[in-house]
Amino acid sequence: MSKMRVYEYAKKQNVQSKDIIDKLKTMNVDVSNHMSVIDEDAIRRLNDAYQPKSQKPEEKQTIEQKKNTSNVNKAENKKESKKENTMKIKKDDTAKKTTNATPAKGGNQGKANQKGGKPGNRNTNNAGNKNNKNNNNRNNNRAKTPAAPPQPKPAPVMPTKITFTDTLTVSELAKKLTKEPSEIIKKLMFLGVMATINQELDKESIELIAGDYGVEVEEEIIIDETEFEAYENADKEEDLQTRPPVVTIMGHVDHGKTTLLDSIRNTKVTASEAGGITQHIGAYQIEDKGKKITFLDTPGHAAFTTMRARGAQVTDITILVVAADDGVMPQTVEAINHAKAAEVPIIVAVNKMDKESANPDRVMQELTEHGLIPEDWGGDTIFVSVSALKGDGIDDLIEMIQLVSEVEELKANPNRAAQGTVIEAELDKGRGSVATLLVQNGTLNVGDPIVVGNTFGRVRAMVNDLGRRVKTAGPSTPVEITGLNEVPQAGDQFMVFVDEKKARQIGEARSKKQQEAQRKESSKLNLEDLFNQIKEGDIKEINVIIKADVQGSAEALAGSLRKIEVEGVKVKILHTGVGAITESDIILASASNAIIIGFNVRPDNNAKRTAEAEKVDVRLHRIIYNVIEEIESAMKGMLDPEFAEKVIGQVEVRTTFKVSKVGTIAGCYVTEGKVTRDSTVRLIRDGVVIYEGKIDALKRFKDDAKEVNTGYECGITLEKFNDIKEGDVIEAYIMEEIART
Ligand SMILES: Nc1nc2c(ncn2[C@@H]2O[C@H](COP(=O)(O)OP(=O)(O)OP(=O)(O)O)[C@@H](O)[C@H]2O)c(=O)[nH]1
Repeated sequence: MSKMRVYEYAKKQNVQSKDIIDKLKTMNVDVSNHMSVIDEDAIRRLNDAYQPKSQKPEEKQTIEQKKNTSNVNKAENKKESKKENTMKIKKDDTAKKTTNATPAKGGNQGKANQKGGKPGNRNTNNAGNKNNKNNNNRNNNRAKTPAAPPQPKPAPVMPTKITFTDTLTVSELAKKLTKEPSEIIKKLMFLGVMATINQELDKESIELIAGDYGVEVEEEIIIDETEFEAYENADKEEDLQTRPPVVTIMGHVDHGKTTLLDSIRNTKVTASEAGGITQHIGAYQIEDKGKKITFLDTPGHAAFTTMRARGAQVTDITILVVAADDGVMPQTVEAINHAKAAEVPIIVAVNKMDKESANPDRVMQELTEHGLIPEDWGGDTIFVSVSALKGDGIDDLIEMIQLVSEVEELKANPNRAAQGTVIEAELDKGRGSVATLLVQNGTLNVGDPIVVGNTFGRVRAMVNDLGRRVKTAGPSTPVEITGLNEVPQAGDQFMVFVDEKKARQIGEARSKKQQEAQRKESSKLNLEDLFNQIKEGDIKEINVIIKADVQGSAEALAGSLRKIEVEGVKVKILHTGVGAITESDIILASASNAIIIGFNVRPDNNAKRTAEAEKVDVRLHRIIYNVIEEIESAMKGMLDPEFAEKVIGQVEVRTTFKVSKVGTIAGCYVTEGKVTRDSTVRLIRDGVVIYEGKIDALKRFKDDAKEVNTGYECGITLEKFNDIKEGDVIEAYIMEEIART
């Protein structure tokens, strides 16, 4: 017996975590929530408490004493049925007991149980049965009466409540109601439902039938453990502590996002921290008057779009940077829309105030048109004038962030297992999978077994944004971790589990689930889709990742692609690199809907597999011109026609002749379709393709034939291939142009 978390123990005992927490409290064991760890001693005590009642002598007596009250069995039944429900939530119990039926049935039930131990007693209450059996034995011994004559089967006991998940068949419902299926079918008929014994009934029918017998119905929803949302997440108010805000900076190109981030960091990284090697981990923390702020420095849009698309909400506050000399631009509007959709408060930083051409009034005016009205003008949006370049106004901005953060009352419980989101992830040659995590609740520790998206492992090492090794990371802290079996994706959720085995189980289950979902979806971008989307006006940008043999050609290619001019469509180079196409390239491409171009390089095996699974389009080229042409065609929506293979017939090799100068002639019989002189063929032996190529000669008797149909014999020779054997199968196919949809 080893340590366990509350929810795990609750699962084991088929009860709610809350019950366990309550029980532990009566034992003076201090636990805060379902993730709390309970030690061996507490587990032992809980085990005692949950032992079947019949094993406890003192309780035996109580039951004996209570035997005469008919209510006891009802109570026991209730308790047991409560036990049955683990990870199940009561959804509805609309079918209520009818007042006249229930007490009578309840009374019967009581009586049946008092008699106890009789054959045919269908009470499912185990503890009750054991007691009954014991009582029965005792009675038999005491009375020493000869065996009673066989008694008529007692009427089965109708339960007061039944449970179901999703649906029940007629026979399952009948069994639960201790009725014959034919009776249920009859009742259904009266309700206008013609059902067979194996027919699945909907919730309404189940409730109607059960209600008619005065039986309550409860629908159970089985929670999928692999869904992180399924884990109870209610922290008690008293466990919550204020946490730092997580801030994202967004704005139009060149309005100064990067400069502002740098400026904030430079002014606020304290001297004591300055020694640390600043590391790019996609996020960093500053401290101002003892209060921390976390900044995400992944491109603002990625933080919102990729992460939000995956259901992750990490940002608490958005800083909207607008250059005072340029005003509201398309990406400014986009940023506002993202922040609004995510219901994240916006602070406007009017930047480049040092410039002569700065016109903050114009910025304010333009922003009011998008619903951002400055406080001075009677609105509720905070505007701060800054010069990211000179460092002016940075303190004001930080103060405003702290203010908004206070208003938002951002809280988390640091004393629980960590949960959060992946900010960035990559495959590092030396360290393996490296992921930057943002802890959103709880505290992450080195050594914690963890599931991150569909990957799992144990936190091997943690590094903070200053490049320092840390052992723990509390709420709102970004850390880079190693120790995962694979590379997760930005926006993936992570969760710490009690042991590595569990983490592995959940991680593998999640991975399997995702693969299945992907198989169904198979809608990742490829050039053909792109063509269609461009045609429909959906896509304005082609994301491209370039891998080349040398840096020079990668750059040349990137430069050439950027220069392609097609109205309304832009090439965006997400990443260029040297060397083979790796799994992390594929993951990046998959996360950002990009196409990978390999120039004089190939994907390694892992990359090939992942590309297939992730449906990433990898284009391999050796001539720059071809790459440009291909991308340009895609942009113009003028891709070459697409061809698909169409099998036209199958031929069986019945004999072979060797003829000098000609080679092996196969004496064949067309078993399906036809074979034509110009078809391409595949020679298949024992299910394995031995040869693929062209027909050299197709003959009927001594004459050349254009085509030979099913049921006819023919002679075939293959181009540059003589190893044809009796029993081989020749499959003939043609390449057919398929229409684009
Ligand atoms: N005069 C002046 N120039 C600034 C200020 N802030 C940024 N710049 C300049 O504006 C240009 C763009 O700044 P960045 O910080 O790269 O802008 P960005 O929004 O991060 O741009 P992208 O990453 O391309 O979206 C740079 O040349 C900066 O030096 C400022 O406060 N005043």
